[in-house]
Amino acid sequence: MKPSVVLYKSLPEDLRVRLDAHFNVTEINGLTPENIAAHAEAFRQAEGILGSGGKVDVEFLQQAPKLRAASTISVGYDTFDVAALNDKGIVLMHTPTVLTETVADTMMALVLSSARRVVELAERVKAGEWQKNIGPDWFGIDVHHKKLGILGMGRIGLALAQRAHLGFSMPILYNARKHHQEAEDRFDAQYCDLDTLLAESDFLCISLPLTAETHHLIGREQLAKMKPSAILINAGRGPVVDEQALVDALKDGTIFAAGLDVFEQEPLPVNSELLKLRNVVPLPHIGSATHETRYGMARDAVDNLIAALTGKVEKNCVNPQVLKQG
Ligand SMILES: NC(=O)c1ccc[n+]([C@@H]2O[C@H](COP(=O)([O-])OP(=O)(O)OC[C@H]3O[C@@H](n4cnc5c(N)ncnc54)[C@H](O)[C@@H]3O)[C@@H](O)[C@H]2O)c1
Ligand SMILES: O=C(O)[C@H](O)CO
Repeated sequence: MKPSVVLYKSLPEDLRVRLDAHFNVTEINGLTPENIAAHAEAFRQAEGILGSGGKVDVEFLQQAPKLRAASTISVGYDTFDVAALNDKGIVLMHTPTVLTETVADTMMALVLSSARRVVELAERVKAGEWQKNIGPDWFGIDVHHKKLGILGMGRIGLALAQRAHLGFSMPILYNARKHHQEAEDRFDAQYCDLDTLLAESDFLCISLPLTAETHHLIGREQLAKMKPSAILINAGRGPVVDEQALVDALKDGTIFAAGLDVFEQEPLPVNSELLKLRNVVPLPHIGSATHETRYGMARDAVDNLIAALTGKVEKNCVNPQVLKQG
């Protein structure tokens, strides 16, 4: 008999056919408490789950006693309680690599649009404000040759360093848990401590995962160490930055601007103060949101679940130690 799985995000048709060939699939629209309660029997029987968003914590795991594998259509896995999964011997699979270049493109788009005020000025042109030759109040700041600081030099940080260094002649500074030899060799990236990164970066680009350590890593004190001309880019996770402290820093000129793909609460509430600020470029968490990349992520997530439930995991596993226990 085919193992039962719960799919909580819809898939392109060909990938759904592939999933159905291996598993008995129950599809639901999101891993919400209501959906979990409404499909309690499907969760009781599920050996695998596949989707993105929604919390997989101790309480959820009590509803899914047969679970052996979880496959998330994302590289970030901060919504999973990995320690609880480890305790129960449940394999967690994710989708690194396939989205790296696309997310780095998004970060570069945020760098350019916030420095050159692309969104704000386009809105002013559309509003009919371009009536005469523009003056300095419409000017932005240069990107090329400025210092780009990367907080979290992993896969995405490296791809951003490539774009910034080779494409825009930007010196690269970075901070991470350890030195990144490839970034140093290929893009002359200089490792530094967080305070130096804050003080010297013209662009502080965050590509960190959300963990207990990185939660509010950038707060009022850290923002105060940045240059008044600096721009903060966050495409890691919203809660890495204390959002109220950021609003205040953007309002009082502590920093020049921000380009944000991620927020403390998503979707960003319509009454968020960030939306009232001209020096903010807010995006709806679209780091990886191209047709090609989202398809690739879904494909990898399907393959990951098949590998995990057939005992053939070779890559994309968050907690490979669980495999050794089996
Ligand atoms: N905006 C989006 O749509 C989007 C898309 C993909 C990924 N992301 C986010 O980007 C993150 C990074 O993805 P990746 O593939 O580059 O991951 P990665 O694991 O390759 O890189 C993460 C880097 O962060 C560093 N790091 C972790 N904790 C740190 C700390 N406390 N201090 C300093 N450095 C620390 C690691 O050393 C590593 O260099 C994901 O976890 C996810 O949250 C967002
Ligand atoms: O982590 C990721 O892959 C992106 O943020 C999409 O959720």
